[in-house]
Amino acid sequence: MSFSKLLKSNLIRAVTLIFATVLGAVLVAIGNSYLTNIGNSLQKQDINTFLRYMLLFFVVLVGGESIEFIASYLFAKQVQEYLHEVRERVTRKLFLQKETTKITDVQNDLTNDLNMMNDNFLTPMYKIISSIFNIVFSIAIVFTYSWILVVLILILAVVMFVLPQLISKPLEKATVAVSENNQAYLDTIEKWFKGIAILKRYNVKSKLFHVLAQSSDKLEKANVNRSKKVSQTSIFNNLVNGSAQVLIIFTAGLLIITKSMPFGAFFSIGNFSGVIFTGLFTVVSQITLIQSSKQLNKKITANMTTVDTTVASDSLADFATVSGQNLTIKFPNGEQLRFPDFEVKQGEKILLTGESGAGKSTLFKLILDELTPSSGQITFKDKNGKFLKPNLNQIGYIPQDPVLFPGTIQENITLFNDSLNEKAKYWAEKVQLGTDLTKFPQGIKTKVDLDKNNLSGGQRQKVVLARTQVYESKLVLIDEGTSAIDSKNTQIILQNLLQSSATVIFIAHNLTPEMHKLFDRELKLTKA
Ligand SMILES: Nc1ncnc2c1ncn2[C@@H]1O[C@H](COP(=O)(O)OP(=O)(O)OP(=O)(O)O)[C@@H](O)[C@H]1O
Repeated sequence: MSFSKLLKSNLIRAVTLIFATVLGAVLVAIGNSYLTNIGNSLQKQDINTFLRYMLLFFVVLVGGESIEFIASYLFAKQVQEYLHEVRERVTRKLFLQKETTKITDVQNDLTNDLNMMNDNFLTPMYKIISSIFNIVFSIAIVFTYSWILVVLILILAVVMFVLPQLISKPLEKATVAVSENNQAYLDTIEKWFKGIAILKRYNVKSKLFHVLAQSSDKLEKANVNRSKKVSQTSIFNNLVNGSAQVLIIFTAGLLIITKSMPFGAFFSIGNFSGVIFTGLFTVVSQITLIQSSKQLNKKITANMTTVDTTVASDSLADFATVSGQNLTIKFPNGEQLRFPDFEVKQGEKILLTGESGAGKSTLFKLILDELTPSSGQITFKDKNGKFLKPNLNQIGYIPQDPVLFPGTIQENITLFNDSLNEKAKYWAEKVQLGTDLTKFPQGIKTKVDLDKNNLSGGQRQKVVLARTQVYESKLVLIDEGTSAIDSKNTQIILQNLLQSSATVIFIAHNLTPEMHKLFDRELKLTKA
């Protein structure tokens, strides 16, 4: 995320808002300069000049501030459009990247982190720029009064910049802590509220409240700590700012007493020193905020990087064999799985068995390249024995928990590709979903309600089974895809699925001997 990209996202609006910011600053500076004439007319008790400059002062100052307000509105609009663009890029990256991402991480990436970046990076950058314009135009006019004052302002500005740097690190740490604790809180909410119905049934109130309170408490402490650091930084900056203003007004007084400046200049200098030092104070405090968001910005920029999808891949349709050699995987908790060497030929129907925890699902994830083996490899070869690098997205994979989307049953089978609607109807029958559909008034057009779970476990499995068939994948990996379907229907579904020319590897427990016979062979895993 960068400020220049924000501006470039709508160049015309960016130019308009910068122009408005400059014009606003110029008008405010000119308005303040009229205070000198007002002061001088007061000294001379010249009511006409006094009234004339009061009117000018009012019109120019109010005009300048209104234009600044319009500029800040344009800026807010620009930011919201840019954040929308960032959200789109992050979503695209999450879609394309190989690693799967936790839902709560995505929620945090797309909401809280972006809001924090707006508050701690984009808006501060704008405040800095508009303050710099105010400072520059005010200093330019102060210069017409006295160079001594300008030199003093510059010296004080350096002091104001250097001192707060010393206390910016703790604020940076505190900002990162807020993001981390927010993520942890979202994570806790997701993990525990997923099973809220079970917790209610068993009345697990105190544990739920305890874990949520614990996580919320950490988030609260992180936020409070950050506010404390912000306040400490502000108090310190305010102290320096106030002292600098007093020193400038004091010097202006001395210059008037020594007749180096007209009496009325005292009023203008008072306002200019307010604008300049409040501006400098804003610059310094906003720089501190920007520094505090550096790590967060790095994370967001990484989330926006384009994933390289140009890796040359062959079509999965060309594979003749898929095999595993010397495959092992070691998990971070130290658990190690060792797989027997295997070779599956195109078109074969394999029943993958083995006791719970033997590594059946893990083997699928290795074939899908969702997990990387610690040793050995999975290889695909074509009919001439040439190694292939197939597009693994073309594998029809059914995980243990069928994943459905908010759409109709038909859309869940076709995955929103209307040209497959006829095939969806055909395969809905073949996976024995037909009778289930007659119970829904809208049949295959029934909306899947993910909140109310209007489809049974078995019906959900039938939907995803039909999905792999509709896409005619050459390699289908099914992980306990019929575990929630009764034995009679499982027999028919298997017969229909295994008639296709695709290679099928099917993980199942408790199949009847008749069902076993439908497969070409069994590949059995044993625990090491
Ligand atoms: N990400 C992981 N981190 C740590 N251990 C893991 C991870 N994934 C799997 N395992 C471990 O690997 C072993 C094999 O798991 P896997 O899910 O492949 O078994 P399975 O044969 O499919 O079992 P089941 O029949 O019960 O589904 C288990 O002991 C599991 O705890």
